[in-house]
Amino acid sequence: MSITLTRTSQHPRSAEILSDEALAFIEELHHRFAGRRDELVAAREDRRKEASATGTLTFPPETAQVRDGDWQVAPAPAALQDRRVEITGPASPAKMAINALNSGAKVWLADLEDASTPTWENVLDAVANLSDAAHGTLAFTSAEGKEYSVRQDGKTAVVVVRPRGWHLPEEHVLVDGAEAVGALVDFGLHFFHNAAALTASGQGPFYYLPKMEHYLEARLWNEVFTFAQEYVGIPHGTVRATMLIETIPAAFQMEEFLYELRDHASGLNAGRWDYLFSIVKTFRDSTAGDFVLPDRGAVSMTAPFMRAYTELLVKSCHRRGAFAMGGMAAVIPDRKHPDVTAAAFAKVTDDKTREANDGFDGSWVAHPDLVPVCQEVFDSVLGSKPNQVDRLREEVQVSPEQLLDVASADGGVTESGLRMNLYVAVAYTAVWLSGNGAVAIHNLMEDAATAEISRTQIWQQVNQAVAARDTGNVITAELVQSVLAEEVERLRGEVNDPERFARFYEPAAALIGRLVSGRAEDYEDFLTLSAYRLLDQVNSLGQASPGAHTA
Ligand SMILES: CC(=O)SCCNC(=O)CCNC(=O)[C@H](O)C(C)(C)COP(=O)(O)OP(=O)(O)OC[C@H]1O[C@@H](n2cnc3c(N)ncnc32)[C@H](O)[C@@H]1OP(=O)(O)O
Ligand SMILES: O=CC(=O)O
Ligand SMILES: [Mg+2]
Repeated sequence: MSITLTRTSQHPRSAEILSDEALAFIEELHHRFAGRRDELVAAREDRRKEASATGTLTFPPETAQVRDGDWQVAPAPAALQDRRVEITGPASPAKMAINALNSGAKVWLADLEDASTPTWENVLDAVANLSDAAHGTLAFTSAEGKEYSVRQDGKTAVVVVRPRGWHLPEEHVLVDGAEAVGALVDFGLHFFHNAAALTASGQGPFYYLPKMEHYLEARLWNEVFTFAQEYVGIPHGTVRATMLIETIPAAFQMEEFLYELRDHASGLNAGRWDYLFSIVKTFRDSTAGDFVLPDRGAVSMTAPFMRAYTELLVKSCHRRGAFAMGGMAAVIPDRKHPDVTAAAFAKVTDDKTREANDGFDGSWVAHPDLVPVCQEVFDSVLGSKPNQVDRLREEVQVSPEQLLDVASADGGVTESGLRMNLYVAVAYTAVWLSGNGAVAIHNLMEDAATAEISRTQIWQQVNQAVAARDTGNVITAELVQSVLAEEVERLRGEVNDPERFARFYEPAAALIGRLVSGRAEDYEDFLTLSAYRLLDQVNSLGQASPGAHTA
């Protein structure tokens, strides 16, 4: 075998998860698909440069026949007919997995992506928990002695697993000496151990596919699924995938994505946070138009360019018999503060009401207490129907100009927004380094996607020499470094734990300080690519108890 592991895992289930048979499957996936994945990821930057230089993107001319053609995706299996509420969250620790399964949501997006730090231990623990869930053996006892078990009334959420995006490596697995592809490791381990059991149980190997930028990347996933099904001997079309439309190039290829995966597709999701990140990233250095995004907190889903995106998504899905899934309102409840919870419920109700009225078939929530809020809204619009795929929205017409009209967003850039971005980027990155990929900061859910917006906005503001509305100051690299130093001192006081601060916050601050310089050579395509290389180093003393951020 030419597959090797670079580190011995302490996980009690590692021998079973990383069995010779499972590793042989990962190796086979790598040999067949890693080379193409490398080419597709490498091709992104040339396209980005062209979009930035021209200030535009177009619906691809070469796929006009796909858009004009008469085709539908395969009908959704029974387990995915009603997706009105989907809870998202990491599959590790087991407690969260059980809480998600028991939450009352129809679907649980089990996340190895935006909400998860891919330490090797987290990856293995997520696969172990998902395997236990698939085989009906998942249980957990907390350090305080609280026992968790999966409800047995037939109302557990259907599991849809989100592997890492195509860009991330898995450095703990080498094939022929090269790092494995994170997405293929996550998918491969989950699929190998569970596809047959899930299929037999009436669910299935269901996936969410993140961060794709081109329909050829969707084609590659289709090839992976086709091969994987043959390998374990389950029928073609058993896998179902919901693709996130969360990059700006993907918004111009929604039907193409569905077409590529038409035997396996069950829908598209409007991943709003990565979508905003992708817009800023793609046009960060553009001088061919106004692409400076207002403060992150000022951009809402009612901004015309965001409405163009969601309206087009509903129309594209329903035309092809696919589900249109709404995104994440980042406000979260706080069980200790009823006022915070009431405000979160009101905002989530507004957000889900707009989505349900626009024709979405269901939507996401980040916290179990928000499940009934989303459910009530969709119940009131769907009535006795499981979905509203029959709402075709034929009246919707969306142009490239509307999708790219970033200047249509109200609000502007402020120095207080800059300060907030720096604080969040450092705090989130520190918590991520400690092994926790989603965290509440100031009553907002922060994850990899929201942190990416924060740090990329700063880079753009420096690069474009934006003047802050509140102070009139031009945002320069020097100003950013001085505000960063202040925010780092604030965090030091709040964390109030010198060892923890030195271990996680200082490397996080150094990384963010470099990534926001506004210089081309310091821009990194994904924050998590650089942060990933720090993970083993900061956790060399053993994985810390993954932190919350306590401000
Ligand atoms: C941009 C995107 O991609 S969005 C999708 C990716 N992001 C996510 O999935 C984020 C999911 N949400 C979360 O991780 C969490 O809700 C957080 C980090 C935001 C807040 O978590 P906490 O601070 O632990 O919230 P809180 O203390 O209120 O939790 C109360 C209980 O609900 C559980 N809980 C909270 N959120 C979730 C969740 N998403 N899934 C399962 N259980 C959850 C907690 O584990 C806790 O359980 P316990 O009472 O048994 O101890
Ligand atoms: O993955 C979802 C997003 O909003 O990003
Ligand atoms: Mg995302």
